[in-house]
Amino acid sequence: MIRLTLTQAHELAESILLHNGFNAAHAAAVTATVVAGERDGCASHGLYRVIGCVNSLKAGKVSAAAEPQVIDQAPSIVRVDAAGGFSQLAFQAGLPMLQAKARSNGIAALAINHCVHFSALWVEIEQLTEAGLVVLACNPSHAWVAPAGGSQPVFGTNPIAFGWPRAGANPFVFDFATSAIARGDIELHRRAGKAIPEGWGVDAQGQPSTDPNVVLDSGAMLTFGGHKGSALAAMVELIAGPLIGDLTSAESLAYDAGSKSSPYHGELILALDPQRFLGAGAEAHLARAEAVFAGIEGQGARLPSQRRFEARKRSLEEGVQIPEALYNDLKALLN
Ligand SMILES: NC(=O)C1=CN([C@@H]2O[C@H](COP(=O)(O)OP(=O)(O)OC[C@H]3O[C@@H](n4cnc5c(N)ncnc54)[C@H](OP(=O)(O)O)[C@@H]3O)[C@@H](O)[C@H]2O)C=CC1
Ligand SMILES: O=C([O-])C1=[NH+]CCC1
Repeated sequence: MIRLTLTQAHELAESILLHNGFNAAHAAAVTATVVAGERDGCASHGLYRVIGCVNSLKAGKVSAAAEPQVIDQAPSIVRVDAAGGFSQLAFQAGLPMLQAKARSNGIAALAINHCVHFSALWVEIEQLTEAGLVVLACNPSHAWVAPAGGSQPVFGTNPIAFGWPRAGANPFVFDFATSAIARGDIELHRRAGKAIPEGWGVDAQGQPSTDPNVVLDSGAMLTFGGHKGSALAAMVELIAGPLIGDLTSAESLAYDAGSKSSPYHGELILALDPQRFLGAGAEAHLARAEAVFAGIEGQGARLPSQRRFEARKRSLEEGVQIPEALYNDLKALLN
């Protein structure tokens, strides 16, 4: 393993992105999310993703200098046209108007369109919980996941993330793929030459497989929780696809045309302002919500994101460790 300080991790990612042609704004926005992923112990959306960024650029599937256009679509809807660039910069561009609309209306939506998307959603969720807002976000990806009861890919790995601000504590945040596991995790198993657990995927005949090559290249991933994950994955296809005028996971994969680039589609982010919902009662009701968290932690169960926040604390002190093979692959992108 190679140990890097967070500053070194940042410099490594940003220099690769700049060297390969991304403009300064995209390089900075993408670097912030992949370094945050590595810092928080989310390797599937950490530094390893820089390789995919460069591959997507070489394949002509992402714009290196796209300028996101912010559109005031309706009193409660802000739309950002990412113009074929990565989603990170588009999110940053739309964030101020989303917050302003959520504060004045109580609820607001940000629809990001035409973005190339590969990041973990909690990075965005936390920026809204920090502003005191409740938030829900989701997006499709590429059609890699079979519906419950079937064996042919229809859905993307379609993450759903939720955040709830808490006074004096880390926010309550969960963020998961509606597949049994993120595809990035299966790709990391492949890189490490390891089998995957049963239940993550099937082969082309729909039979269970623990071979990451089979699941990634010819089979299908599975949803989490059977028919329940399957229904949630379908919901994400609909509300972060056609509802916002953007591609489904099947359409994104067709657009990819075998280049194996990051997915190209939209993202939907809903922000709710407790102050606007509750007025003078906000503080008392938010205090009541704390009983839910106490009920979970009080019996020894953990809150989602707890592991991540602990990893963050550790990484801020000790830096991060990445496999030597990944480090070498990243350095090779500077040649
Ligand atoms: N951009 C895209 O299109 C996609 C992005 N992704 C990203 O991939 C990432 C990983 O997704 P996935 O593989 O499903 O994640 P995991 O299954 O690893 O974890 C998902 C969530 O569950 C929490 N959790 C895990 N174990 C427990 C536990 N025992 N008790 C309580 N909470 C727990 C995690 O918290 P903790 O982190 O603290 O462990 C996290 O919030 C996400 O950040 C997601 O946004 C996934 C698919 C597509
Ligand atoms: O890990 C995953 O499933 C994905 N991350 C970005 C696109 C899909």
